[in-house]
Amino acid sequence: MSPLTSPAASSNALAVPDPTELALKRLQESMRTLIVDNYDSYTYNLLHLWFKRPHLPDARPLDDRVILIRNDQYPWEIVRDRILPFVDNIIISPGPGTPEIASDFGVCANILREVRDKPIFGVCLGHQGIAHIFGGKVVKARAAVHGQLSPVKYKHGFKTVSEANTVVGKEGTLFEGIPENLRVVRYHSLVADPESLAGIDDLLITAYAVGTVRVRDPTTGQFHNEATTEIMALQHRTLPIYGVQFHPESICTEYGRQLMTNFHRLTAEYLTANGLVERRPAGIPSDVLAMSALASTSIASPAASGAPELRLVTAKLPALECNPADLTLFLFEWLYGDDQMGFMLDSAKLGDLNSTYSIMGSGLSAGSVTVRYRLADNRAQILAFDPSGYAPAGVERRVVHEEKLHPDTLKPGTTFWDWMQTVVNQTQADDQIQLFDLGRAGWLEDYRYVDELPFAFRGGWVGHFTYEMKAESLPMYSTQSRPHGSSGDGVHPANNSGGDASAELPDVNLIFADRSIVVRYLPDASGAEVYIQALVRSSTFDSSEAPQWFGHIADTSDTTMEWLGSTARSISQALVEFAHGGAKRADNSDNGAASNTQAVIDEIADPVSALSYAEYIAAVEQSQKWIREGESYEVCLTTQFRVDLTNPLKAGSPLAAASNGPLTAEIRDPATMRKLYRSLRRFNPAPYAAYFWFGDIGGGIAGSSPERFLRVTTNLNIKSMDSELIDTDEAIWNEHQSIPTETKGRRWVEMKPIKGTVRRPKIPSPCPHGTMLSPVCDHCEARVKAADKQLANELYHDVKERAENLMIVDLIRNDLTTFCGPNTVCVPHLMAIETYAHVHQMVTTVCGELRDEVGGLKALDRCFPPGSMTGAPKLRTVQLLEYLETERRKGEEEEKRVPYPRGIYSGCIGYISAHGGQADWSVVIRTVVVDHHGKRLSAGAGGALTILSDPHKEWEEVLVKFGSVYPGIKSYIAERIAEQF
Ligand SMILES: C=C(O[C@@H]1C=C(C(=O)O)C=C[C@H]1O)C(=O)O
Ligand SMILES: NC(=O)CC[C@H](N)C(=O)O
Repeated sequence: MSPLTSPAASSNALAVPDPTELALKRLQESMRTLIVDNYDSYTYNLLHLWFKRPHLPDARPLDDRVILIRNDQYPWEIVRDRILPFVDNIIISPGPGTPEIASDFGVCANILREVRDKPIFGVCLGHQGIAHIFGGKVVKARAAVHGQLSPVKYKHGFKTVSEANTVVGKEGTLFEGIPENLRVVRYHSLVADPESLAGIDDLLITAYAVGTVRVRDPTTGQFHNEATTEIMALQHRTLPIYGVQFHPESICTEYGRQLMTNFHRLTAEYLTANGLVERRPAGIPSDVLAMSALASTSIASPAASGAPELRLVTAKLPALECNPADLTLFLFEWLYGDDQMGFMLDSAKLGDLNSTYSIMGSGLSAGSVTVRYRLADNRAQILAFDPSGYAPAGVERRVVHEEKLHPDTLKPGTTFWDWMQTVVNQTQADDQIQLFDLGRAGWLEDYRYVDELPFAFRGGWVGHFTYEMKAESLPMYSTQSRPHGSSGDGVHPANNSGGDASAELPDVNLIFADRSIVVRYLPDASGAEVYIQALVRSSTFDSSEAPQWFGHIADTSDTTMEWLGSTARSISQALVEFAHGGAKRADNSDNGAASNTQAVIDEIADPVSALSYAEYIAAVEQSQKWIREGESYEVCLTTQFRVDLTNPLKAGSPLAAASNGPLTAEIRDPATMRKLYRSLRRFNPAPYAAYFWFGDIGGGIAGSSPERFLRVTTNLNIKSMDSELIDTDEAIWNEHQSIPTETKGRRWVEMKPIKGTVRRPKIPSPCPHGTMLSPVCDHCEARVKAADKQLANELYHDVKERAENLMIVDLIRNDLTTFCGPNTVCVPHLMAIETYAHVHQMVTTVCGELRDEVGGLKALDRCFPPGSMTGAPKLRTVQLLEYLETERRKGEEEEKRVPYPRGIYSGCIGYISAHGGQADWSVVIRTVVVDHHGKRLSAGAGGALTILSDPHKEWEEVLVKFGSVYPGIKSYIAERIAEQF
């Protein structure tokens, strides 16, 4: 892959400074721009392009020259009178819907109708708006195209050739310096109708798409390549108004920066030619800047008051040669197996780039508190140790602090996310780590001070956020009008928990792990080191300054040293036991159970899907209808599979008749929860496996996610796991050149969206020609390996999968740009194929540098919910999903369907460390959630779909994904049933 050198960088280099050129350059540097956001997920990418212009010196503060507002944020008069006088030009963003519907386009219509003295650049919806406002029609394109690339010709397609020659490809046009056939990314269903433009003299068509796009015929399901000749750009004959149908801000569009540069150059020339330069105000006043969405979304939560109160003490045992994933599970069971609030973030998949260490602990250590939050009543609670012990056995926790929040996503400081960020800020450790190097026997002897560990977790907050927390992270989620009438009789999914809210797990559960164990895997996974970690309160801790609940946090050093010592000795003993085959014994007991459970497997009732097969197909078709109408570009549709653990067998199963009492697989205690977890882990080891048991609620999580959501790190290492199976072709993307080389000491966010999954073929063992000694013959092995390679390659080159991946990558770049430093968001690995035990997946890495004032939790908030679980544009698509993911309301007739919560599925699980805001969160997929007091188990599954999707294949994809967790569930149930005979 060779870096693409942008022509923009050189074409503006001036050999001899000419005074007019200098003046223009200066104007371009100081350009002030209004960007109007039509609720698109790519708007901030336009901002990114704005920042990336070669005319902008990096070092200058930039936010003072862009105002970004949503299309309905202010009445038109306010925009006209208070904002417009201070800007030089206007950019109108893409967006869902059509400019012909007033609520989809908001003040953009007024701008196009009334503004005559400022250059305007309309992108996609903005471009269609230009056609609409000047009298043309916006109609369905011949083919809806989302995430595909088309070459563009801009010297063709004029109303007349002579007209074309006078305007295009010459200096002073939008396309100046851009060669023909540039490849551009398209996300649109609608277009400006060429026929309707024929009679409109004011509008010139300046570019067409050529080549072919991939199209699916919905009636036959057949794919073909269709020639595309849609309008790709428009320009007003006399006014400085320009539109492009494609997305210059997409990572895969060529010359996006040049287009933006050209627009600003055109603006500068326009201002100069019309004598407007002298009349420019000196700058944008701060009260006007404060009206910008950039001002509110970038607001950081207040920093911690005073110095950090906590210090990490850690004891490290000597490295042990072993299978580190086995050791992790063994240690967890040894230390926390029966714990009523045990947790583990478990790197269960060896050989995965992201499986480098595991964390375990309990919410019941004396100095640990738990934060809980439920959207149903907006109460944020802090639970701590309660010596009176009224809670269920072994879970002596009580609420020591409670706050009722009044969340408003537009008011900084009011949502749970903001509240929690302040809590996180108050529970920070200092830079020094007191490290004990232990001998094999685990005696605490000498210590030294260090400032780094080979992993990011230094104690801190561990837990989950449900998907429904989107209500407090998506700006305007609750107030933005729903596109198609009201959703499910106004029932919010989070409030539809079937009546018994306590049966569901809370929307947020975060355990402050003052004590934890980290199993660090040696680089080649040949062994592990165990660290025992504890956060202690500093001796100078002044309780009068801290919130009252802080008094429950962490222990004093005396009790901590005692714990460290006893845990070190216990672990040393565990390691001896482990080395002598303890892990094997535990495993064998599992397998023993598995052998007599085989007979039970066939008797297990099928899980019930919230959306039946027919409903899922209908929902895919409805999504595609909306996509065709321009409402969405990509929809991540999901369903939820549920298993009734009180009655897990098929109706009339002979097993039930043969047993003395009712057969159940209920999960009432950590011991059964562990059985489920072990079983899941055996069938589907994953880099982001997770275990939680909530003893007081009677619920838990057994996760095996392969997908990282977001990591905040001061130690970014841009390595990829590019599969050897792939014959990569030369990939070109426009941010290629800005990949950071020096990242040390800076805080980076890294996201790794997965889109595109195929199941790998299995090598049959034994194969038909196998012998006792070699059950698989060379021929069969080679054949399956070749098929495997071919599948990976097909995935890599698949137009549909690439389009889906691209859409999410652009969406994530947008999310990161809302809180990362200008010019820092980049894509080091675009569409790499990663190979797992059962599947190949297409994974992209997107990074950005956190702005100084942004907290680690704020980053999560701004990106939530994960774009790979929503589709794009995020807000509109999330709203549409609430019409699709519905179920019949209990006891009511069929038509009354209401949205059900996705719950923890589609949310995130992970940690935020007590130091530096470092964090690692996974996307919750391939995860089993136990709730309803241990009586029910559920697992969501779904996939992103576009206009190219085959509804039946989408359902098959759901089954493939559910299929990665279902064998584990089944085996668990069978084992439990077998125990009861
Ligand atoms: C929706 C799921 O997965 C998401 C969708 C994927 C896809 O569309 O290919 C892949 C991984 C996840 O981002 C799921 O596993 O249930
Ligand atoms: N990306 C966009 O702005 C899309 C515009 C419009 N909703 C369409 O689908 O054509």
